[in-house]
Amino acid sequence: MAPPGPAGAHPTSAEPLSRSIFRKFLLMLCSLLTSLYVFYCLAERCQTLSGPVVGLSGGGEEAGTPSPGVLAGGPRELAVWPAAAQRKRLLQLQQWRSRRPPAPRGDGEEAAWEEETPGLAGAPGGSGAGSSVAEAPPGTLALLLDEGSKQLPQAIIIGVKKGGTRALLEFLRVHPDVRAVGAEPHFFDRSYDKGLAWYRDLMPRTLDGQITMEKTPSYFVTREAPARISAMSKDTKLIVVVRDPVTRAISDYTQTLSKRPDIPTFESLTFKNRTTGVIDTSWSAIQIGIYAKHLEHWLRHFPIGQMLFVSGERLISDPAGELGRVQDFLGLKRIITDKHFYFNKTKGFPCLKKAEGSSKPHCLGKTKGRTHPEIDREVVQRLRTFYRPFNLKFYQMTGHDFGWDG
Ligand SMILES: Nc1ncnc2c1ncn2[C@@H]1O[C@H](COP(=O)(O)OS(=O)(=O)O)[C@@H](OP(=O)(O)O)[C@H]1O
Repeated sequence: MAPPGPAGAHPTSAEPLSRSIFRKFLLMLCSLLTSLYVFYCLAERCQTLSGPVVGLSGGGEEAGTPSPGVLAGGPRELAVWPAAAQRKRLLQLQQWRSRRPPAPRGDGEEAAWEEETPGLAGAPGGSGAGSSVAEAPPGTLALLLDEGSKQLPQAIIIGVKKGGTRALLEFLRVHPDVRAVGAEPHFFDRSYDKGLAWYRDLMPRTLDGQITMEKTPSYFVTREAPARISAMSKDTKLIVVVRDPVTRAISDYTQTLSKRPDIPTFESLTFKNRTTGVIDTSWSAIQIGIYAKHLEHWLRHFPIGQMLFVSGERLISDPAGELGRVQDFLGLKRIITDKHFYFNKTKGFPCLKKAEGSSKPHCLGKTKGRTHPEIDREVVQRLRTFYRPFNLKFYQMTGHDFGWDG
């Protein structure tokens, strides 16, 4: 029963009824909102509502270039989610995901790409590993998992081992229209039987206009790789980073030596018989550097115009110049310029002022740019003589003198 009204008032029977309806309505609204919130949380989305999400810096963004590392508020952005914001968030999510180091490998080849070397002298804007993007809340990940789609790569860095392939890929990843898988997939040499669906699944998600890339330097010397890549798509663009084959062989040896310090000397491995001076071309460190021979196999499946040869030496002396050529070849806007690099004196190599997905300087890790052992000058000379005809042939085939022969 409704309580009596205050003295002097004229209570109507409609008043308590409307209050009860109002209460019921309020109750229903509350439970509706609660269920909506629970549902939202079950879909892993509530974290992005309360916590910060990886956002964009206030200014300085050009042509969709993300400036990660700055945190921005969430709810308003979630409510109004235009395509451009969606695209940028996806980019950042991908950066966060692709910067995670891949699973370690046990075969002595590039184990994993490394994080920036902390504490390097001359690094502008401080140093140190890690990235604020890596702190993106897991809810963001879930929110964006269904954005974009995984594509087979349109461009592949196929070689050469120790040519500077990691440097090229890391530099290219700065470009907002390049998405690349961090680890080497080794699909066309080791995992071909797993099928293209497996391969595609390794790729990062991309949006329209973005290029999917990967790098596996052993493809260049894998007999089956040209036919297999052509079968995937004969339009695949191929990039080869080449380096003086003598230095490359020493670099290759240095890597093996770092894993197995008990191997014979470079000098003894170079020759079948040191007295006769016959070079052991079956030693992979030597064999990989016969670029002209390997290239012949590729030219049976791809026109030379579909291949770009990047100078490993120039990638060090003029990274922006080489990156300009690569961007042109890939049909990308020239966004990566000399403004993106600085020379790190301690490392002795060019480094990125800002790595992809980070606002911090980024040098390649300690397995890139190792000190090589001193090799007998006579042996080096002998190798130079050995490689010269192959190099000249290679210059002829590519129409580019790489300057390894004086
Ligand atoms: N910017 C920058 N920083 C560090 N290192 C650089 C850079 N640019 C090119 N290089 C050279 O890259 C060489 C390693 O080549 P790869 O990345 O192709 O090696 S691998 O095949 O993936 O193992 C590596 O060889 P080593 O000097 O023998 O270690 C470097 O000389």
